Amino acid sequence: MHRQGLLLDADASALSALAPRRTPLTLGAWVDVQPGWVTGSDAVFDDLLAAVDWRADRRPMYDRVVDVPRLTRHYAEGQALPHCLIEDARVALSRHYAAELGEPFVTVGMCLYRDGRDSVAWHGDRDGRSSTVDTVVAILSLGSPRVLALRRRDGGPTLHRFAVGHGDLLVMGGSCQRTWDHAVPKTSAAVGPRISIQFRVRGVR
Ligand SMILES: O=C(O)CCC(=O)C(=O)O
Ligand SMILES: [Fe+2]
Repeated sequence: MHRQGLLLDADASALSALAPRRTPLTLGAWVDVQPGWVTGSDAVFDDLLAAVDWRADRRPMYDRVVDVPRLTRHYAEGQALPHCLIEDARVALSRHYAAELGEPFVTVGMCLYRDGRDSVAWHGDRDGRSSTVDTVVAILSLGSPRVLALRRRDGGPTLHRFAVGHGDLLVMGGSCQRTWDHAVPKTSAAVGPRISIQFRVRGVR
């Protein structure tokens, strides 16, 4: 039976043309945002939720060991990624930022925020070279939107809040990891789960 493309595509996921809009921050940092970069992203969300071997980490805090308030999975350079759209996104991002970044995105980190109690505290991605040189960290968000907040590390007044989910792209660049911190705050609002997919260059975590 002949089926129309429109029907076939109705629940297919796809990357749209990459054309993010840049917001300059202070101190040479910037944020690029492209809402709905991935269309039909909820299907990818469902696939990842089911297929990824999500890990519940614990870490020492003062004299105790506490649960990390989110599930995670990290893919090192060259490791097979759990969805072809993530590999396509990695390639598209590497091409788009090639001139500015000078190297490709090679690692993929993923976080699953199960509900509003899951979060990530204020931090910069400063493990490795990013503690001393500019880098770019690209984040693809799937599922329910959560706020990704940014504030100056030196205590300056500026605070930016971006609600990201359902295929939105947010990219932090320039000095952002060194001069700014980011967080996904806990929320008492009734929110569904969100998956964050972070693309980084070699030697940045
Ligand atoms: O949930 C997010 O998009 C942020 C995750 C994050 O900051 C990190 O894994 O370093
Ligand atoms: Fe981070």
